[in-house]
Amino acid sequence: MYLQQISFINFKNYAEAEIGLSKGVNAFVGNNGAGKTNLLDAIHYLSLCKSYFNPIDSQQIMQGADFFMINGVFDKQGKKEVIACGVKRNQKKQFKRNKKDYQRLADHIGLLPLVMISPYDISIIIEGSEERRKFVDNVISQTDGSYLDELITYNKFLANRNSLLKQIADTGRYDADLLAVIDEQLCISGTRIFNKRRAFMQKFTEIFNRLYTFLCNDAEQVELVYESNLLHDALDILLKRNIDKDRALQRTTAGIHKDDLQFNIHQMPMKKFGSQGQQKSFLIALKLAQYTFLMHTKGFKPLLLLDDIFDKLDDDRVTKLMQMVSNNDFGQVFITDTSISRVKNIFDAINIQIKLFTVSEGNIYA
Ligand SMILES: Nc1ncnc2c1ncn2[C@@H]1O[C@H](COP(=O)(O)OP(=O)(O)OP(=O)(O)O)[C@@H](O)[C@H]1O
Repeated sequence: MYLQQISFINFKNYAEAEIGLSKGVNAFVGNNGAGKTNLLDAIHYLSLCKSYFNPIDSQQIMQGADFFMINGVFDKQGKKEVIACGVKRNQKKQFKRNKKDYQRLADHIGLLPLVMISPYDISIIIEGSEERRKFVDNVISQTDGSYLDELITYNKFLANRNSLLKQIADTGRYDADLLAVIDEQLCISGTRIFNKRRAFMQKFTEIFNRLYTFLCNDAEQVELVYESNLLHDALDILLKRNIDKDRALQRTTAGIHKDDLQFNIHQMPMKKFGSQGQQKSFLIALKLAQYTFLMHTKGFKPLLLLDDIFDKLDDDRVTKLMQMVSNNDFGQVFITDTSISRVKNIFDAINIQIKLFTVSEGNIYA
């Protein structure tokens, strides 16, 4: 799958732009603040109905304008897909596929899969467990239509259970029957999610290990470990065992909402002991594993968006990474950087032809 052409009006710092793209590597070069990331974000918006960076739609509209529009023409295994989206201030966003409105935006998600790697993703490594759960949930939900609904159900029962625990503490009345009903529902959806996450992590870890070993030339030993209370005990047992603690704290202390991923380098936490370059390499391997997992499950190649990827990586890793993403395992790639000579040197050295664009103050030049 690839994006042939994209145009937008009033999107962030672009009043109007239209470009034709290469099936292979497309590089966007320009100074800080020129609009390179915004351009990648427009592609992300077309694919996933939202900005990668900012959930507030009205803030994507160019300052002083009342709407933005993005249009994209994709080639999906030989079939043309024309996607148009428009956002007006204070109105619901509109998405059309081949001129037909979507009933539900959720129906569009997964049609044109995409993986973005941006400097902001370092939060997956350095922030709390919620960021890592979000990463896992995001990958699974792009390939499993019922996963997100299951998560919503679990979170609803979890909220019910927590408010019942609070009510018990406030009133002193212990409604064991109601708690048992909620626990049963929580166990059903929690166990389903756990099984999906565990199956996913088994496949994902294998892909990740292979990619990291390649990227770092087998010089570093890293580990990606799925942590869940449910790996040791079934959820119903955990809920029963923890009930006194849960009543005292007025919240549910075990369950899939506590899952995490452990990232280690040489058996120490990556967050504390990894250098910035090692953390970045780890992150890139995670995202490329996401790409590979999506490709295997979908049966075609997603788009790969690499924002400001070269910073903090040594020359060897940059070369390996660019060699990897421009070979046949990857499809269309978008790269941004501030230095035209760096981009030219990297791709000349590995003998890969790219389509180069310069970006300046909201204008794109081929
Ligand atoms: N809604 C908006 N209206 C107008 N301009 C906007 C809007 N949102 C963001 N911008 C502008 O877009 C510019 C940032 O663009 P972008 O992040 O794409 O830059 P970049 O080329 O990726 O820069 P860097 O190399 O620093 O990452 C900023 O100047 C910002 O003020």
